[in-house]
Amino acid sequence: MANNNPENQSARLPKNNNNDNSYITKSGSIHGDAPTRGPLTPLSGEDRRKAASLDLKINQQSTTGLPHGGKKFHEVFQWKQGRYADLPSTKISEMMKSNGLDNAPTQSLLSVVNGILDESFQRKNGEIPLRVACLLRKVVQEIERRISTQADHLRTQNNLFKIREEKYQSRIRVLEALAAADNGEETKPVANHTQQTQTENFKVEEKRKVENSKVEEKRKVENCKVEGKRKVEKPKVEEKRNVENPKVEEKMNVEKPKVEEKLNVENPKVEEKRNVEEVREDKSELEKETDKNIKEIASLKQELEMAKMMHEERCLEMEKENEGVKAALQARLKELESLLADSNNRVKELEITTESKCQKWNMKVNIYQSYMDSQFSTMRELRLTSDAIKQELVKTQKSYFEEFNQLQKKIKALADAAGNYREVLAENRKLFNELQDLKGNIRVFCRIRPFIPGQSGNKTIVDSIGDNGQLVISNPSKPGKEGNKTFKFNKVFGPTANQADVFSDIQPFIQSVVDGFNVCIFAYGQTGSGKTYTMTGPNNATEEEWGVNYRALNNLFKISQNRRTTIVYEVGVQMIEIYNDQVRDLLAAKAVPDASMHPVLSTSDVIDLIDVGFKNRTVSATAMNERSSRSHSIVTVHVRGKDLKSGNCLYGNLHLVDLAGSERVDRSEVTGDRLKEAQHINKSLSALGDVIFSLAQKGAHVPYRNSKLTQVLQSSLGGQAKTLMFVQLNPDAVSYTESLSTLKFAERVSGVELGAARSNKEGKDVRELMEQMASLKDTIAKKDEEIERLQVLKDLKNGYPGMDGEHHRTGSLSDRHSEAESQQSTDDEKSEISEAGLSVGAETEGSAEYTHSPGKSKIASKIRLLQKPPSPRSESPKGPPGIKKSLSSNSIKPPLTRTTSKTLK
Ligand SMILES: Nc1ncnc2c1ncn2[C@@H]1O[C@H](COP(=O)(O)OP(=O)(O)OP(=O)(O)O)[C@@H](O)[C@H]1O
Repeated sequence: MANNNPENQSARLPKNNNNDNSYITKSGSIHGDAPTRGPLTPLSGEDRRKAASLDLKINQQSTTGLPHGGKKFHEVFQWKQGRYADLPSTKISEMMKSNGLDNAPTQSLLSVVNGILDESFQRKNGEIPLRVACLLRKVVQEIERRISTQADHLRTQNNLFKIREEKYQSRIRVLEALAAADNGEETKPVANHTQQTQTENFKVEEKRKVENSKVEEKRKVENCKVEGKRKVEKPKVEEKRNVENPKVEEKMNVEKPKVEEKLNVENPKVEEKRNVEEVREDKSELEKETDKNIKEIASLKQELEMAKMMHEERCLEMEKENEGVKAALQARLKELESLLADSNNRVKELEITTESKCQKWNMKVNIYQSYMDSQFSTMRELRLTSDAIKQELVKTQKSYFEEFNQLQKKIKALADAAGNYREVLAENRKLFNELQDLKGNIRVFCRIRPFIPGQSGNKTIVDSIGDNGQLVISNPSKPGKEGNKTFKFNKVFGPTANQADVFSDIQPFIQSVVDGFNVCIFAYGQTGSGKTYTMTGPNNATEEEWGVNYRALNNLFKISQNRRTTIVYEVGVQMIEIYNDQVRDLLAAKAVPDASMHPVLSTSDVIDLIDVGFKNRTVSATAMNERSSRSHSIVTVHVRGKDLKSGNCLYGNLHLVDLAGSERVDRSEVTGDRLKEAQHINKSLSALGDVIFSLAQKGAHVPYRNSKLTQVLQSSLGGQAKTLMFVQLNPDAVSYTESLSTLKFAERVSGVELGAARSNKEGKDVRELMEQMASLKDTIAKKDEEIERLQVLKDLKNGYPGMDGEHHRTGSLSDRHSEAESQQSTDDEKSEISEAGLSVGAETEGSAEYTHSPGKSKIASKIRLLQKPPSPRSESPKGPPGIKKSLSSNSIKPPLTRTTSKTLK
């Protein structure tokens, strides 16, 4: 059937229903290459309108399209059947544009629809590419168009048939009426025939209706089957329809002229009968044909209905899918919108940041630019300066060479001067020690300790302390100036003086040790007066509280360090105690003179050693001082210095002596072992006094051997040594008697002049000489003793009976005790006599008792007569006369002794 019928062209307009799933680009063209995976943009109303107009254009084109479109369609779709998704969009759009669908057989179109749907089902995901969907819609529209065209055509045919039928009926009625009018009998059979025909017609009509309803039912029942068989049957039906439709039409077209011809040929009047029969036959035939056509139309309608239903179902499915896709796309769109918003924000932030960076950068650029400018200008200046400097340098070089030459000359002169430096140093040392000598080789410092917590009373005996070493003490039992006594020492340290103050005055002695002199520093005083505090410091002393021991060694190391370029020093330490006249090495279990020597390199070494020594020291409690030391402790430091240039050696030693308490035995309330300890202490202190006063008398014999203490200190007590005594005072009024006794002894010592000290510079030779001297001294001492004995015997013969030689051995310390005891008397004479008597008592091993006899007094008087004039330093007008007398007791020197003494000097 021709499709270029203008009537049918209007039917070609696309039905733009709402389920249209077409997708279109903004440019308006159908997007054949729409992505198959990604989401598609649903068409808006505007887009749909554009698509419709496009379809219209396509359809319009198709009406004037290519005559070979059918062939082309067949080529494309038959060949690609089953792979619609893979069809290139160009081909599809070409097909649609080129009017290919118009000429394609309906069966092919249906198979394309089925193929696309099958492929969609097979792919499971249900997605149909846009271009294929467009094609599908196009094909379906084509099918719809054809069906509707056919339906219209059939309706037209039917109407034509009905019109003809009515026409024939009216003719039949006319013929029947004519026949009835002419021959009543003849018309009867015609009328009967007509009635019969009408009855039959009615029956046929009813039968048709029944059959129609049956067919309808059957259709409903078989709908499901049809659905399954659709794929197979539909093409057949379509084919059949396509085959039959032309036949029917052909038949109708063929028969129509025949009928018309028959009708035209028959003569209404002559051939009416014949015509009636023919008409009857034609009518029945036509009726049959009509029934048949109606049936066909019905079946076609059914098929159309089915196809519509399927199409609608498919449209619904696609609509659902579309909604799903739409929802997903909307979600995606929202997501993308939020991403876009984020991106926009970020872009804004970045823009802001970039802008601020740009500004900063510009600022930096400006700064750098200005900096560069300034640098360039500075560089220019520098260049100018550099040139100036170069010129200056040349000038300076010249002057430098001149100065250098002069300097060389000066250096030469300095080198010559440096050669004399050592000599100058030696001279300095010599001058220093000469100064010390001028100050006196035995010096006495008095230190008054403060009241300590827990001490009862707090009534002090100290009246005043003068700057010049003057100390005034007051007698608590004699208030007022009458009871005051004045003493003069090299220095008096009051209770507020600290350890550093005290050491500052000792330091020169330490320097003497390093210069090769022997030095002895000892602390003397009653128990608890602060001897250990001064020599060592309190328990667990801090550096500030360090006593003389630590400070002396610390200073010694400092001096040796300062001199390391010229003299190398070695330092060794010994530590002993003398307890009950027994010597004990506190650092090792060996006896003197082989007390262990411990080399030390630093103050910390010394601290460690002294700590060990103190742990070993014998300490026992007494009523006077709970921490009373009942032994003498002696730290001896040996220093050997080697002059790096001359190779000569210097030897010096330092004795640091913390003497045991000097309290009176009767006051310390001790008995038994403690009494024995006290007696030993008193004896050794007496021996020390004897040695000092013997030295003061410059006697040939110095009784070093009378105690272990003096033996040990021998090298540091004598003409070659420097001696410093700390007189420690307890300011408590309770200890007045002890303090007075101590002060008197100290003042006497202070008055002793030992003569110039001598350095041990000569090394080994000096030691040997010293040893020789010691033996000579011993020999002289023995001779002295003999002379004394002879003298005494001579005196006895001259009228002083009752005195034996033993009693002539006097001890200064005994004097001290006698002095202390004589405080009860104000009579100086009496005191002197008693002192002389006590010295005898002192010899009787600790007995404090003595018998006053006129014989002893006479001896004392004789001794006084023999006393040599006191040295200026010992002349203390305010000092007690007992001191002078005591000294006089040791001043009896035979001419040999004096000579020897001078010789030794
Ligand atoms: N200058 C001082 N400043 C403060 N406290 C002191 C001073 N001198 C001594 N002391 C204190 O007085 C007490 C007695 O001192 P220390 O033990 O030194 O006396 P000592 O004469 O050595 O006694 P002993 O003969 O029994 O050994 C100690 O507690 C000591 O710390």
